[in-house]
Amino acid sequence: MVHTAEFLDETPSEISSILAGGYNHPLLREWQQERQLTKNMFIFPLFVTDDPEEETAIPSLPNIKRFGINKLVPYVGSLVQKGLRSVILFGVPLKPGVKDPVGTAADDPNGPVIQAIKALKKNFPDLYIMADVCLCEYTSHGHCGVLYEDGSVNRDLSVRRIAAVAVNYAKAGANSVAPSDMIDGRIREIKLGLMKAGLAHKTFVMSYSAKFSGNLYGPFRDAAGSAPSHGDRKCYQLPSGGKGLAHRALKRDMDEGTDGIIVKPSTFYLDIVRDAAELCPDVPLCTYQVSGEYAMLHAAAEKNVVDLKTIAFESHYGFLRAGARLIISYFTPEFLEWLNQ
Ligand SMILES: NCc1[nH]cc(CCC(=O)O)c1CC(=O)O
Ligand SMILES: [Zn+2]
Ligand SMILES: [Zn+2]
Repeated sequence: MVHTAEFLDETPSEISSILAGGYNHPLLREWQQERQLTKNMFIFPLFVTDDPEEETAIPSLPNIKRFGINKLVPYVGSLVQKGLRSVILFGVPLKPGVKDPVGTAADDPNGPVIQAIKALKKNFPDLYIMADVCLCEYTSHGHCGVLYEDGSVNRDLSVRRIAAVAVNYAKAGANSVAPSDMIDGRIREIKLGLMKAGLAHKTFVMSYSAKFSGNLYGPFRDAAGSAPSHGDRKCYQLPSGGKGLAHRALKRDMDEGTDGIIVKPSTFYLDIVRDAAELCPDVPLCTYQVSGEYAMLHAAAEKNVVDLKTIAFESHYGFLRAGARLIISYFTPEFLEWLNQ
């Protein structure tokens, strides 16, 4: 009884200070984790070129290659066998002279994206095929929309052109279209276009709603050859300090009927991921670990600053904690292996 009395005298605050009992065993550490990574959360970016036999490594984007259609199918097949559920396609036209001011090549029926959609659909009927929708990979000026003569974005022409591209991807069989241009009003225009084409009921519109302009897209632009030839994207991608703009963009895209939302980049914008989870609780929330973030983790691992697998898990757990349900990740092939272990 003396013991009980002492115990009661001394303690409530000290009892609650001991947390280690909660995670001193590997199983407990798993129990402490609210949500686990699963293979169905991963969306893998694929760069597709218009030379069918191409297979080229991208020096600034470790382990990622650009594929022509004939090389893409077997590569994707090997990943489907490991449990890949979903890909997002980016077209990379390499043929000289194919780029023009309105990005005609984006939805060329013989161009890389439409060809890839059809080939993947045919070979892997269960794979969920998303197509990034933007003009920058296809325009001679490298901007994401159609421009006025003074170089500023012509919103009306841009959103009409972007909607037409999205509809053509859906017609080719894309399950989802993901506009990454960030030009005002394109979600509404895409939804209307899909409705007119009779495709709205089977096409998931995944909006890059909060996409920030910054220094993290360099390796992607190497891979896609999509750096703007003049100026930058600061008049249509959000300024990195623009929290309020991000909230307004999220709400606007929800009002325009988007089916899903992407916050991009990821690690440097986890507050926005969290805000999006709270502002848009009724749609799947995705974050994109972009090329620059991915390349930085690889660079740090090469310098032995971090261990690649450990840091990859740590970064992706951060996305889950912040509230993301889906992750566009260049680490997808690795996770398909790691999540078996
Ligand atoms: N608008 C096209 C687009 N879609 C996705 C990315 C970047 C993805 C990455 O860096 O991994 C970009 C490049 C950009 O906006 O410049
Ligand atoms: Zn673009
Ligand atoms: Zn706000």
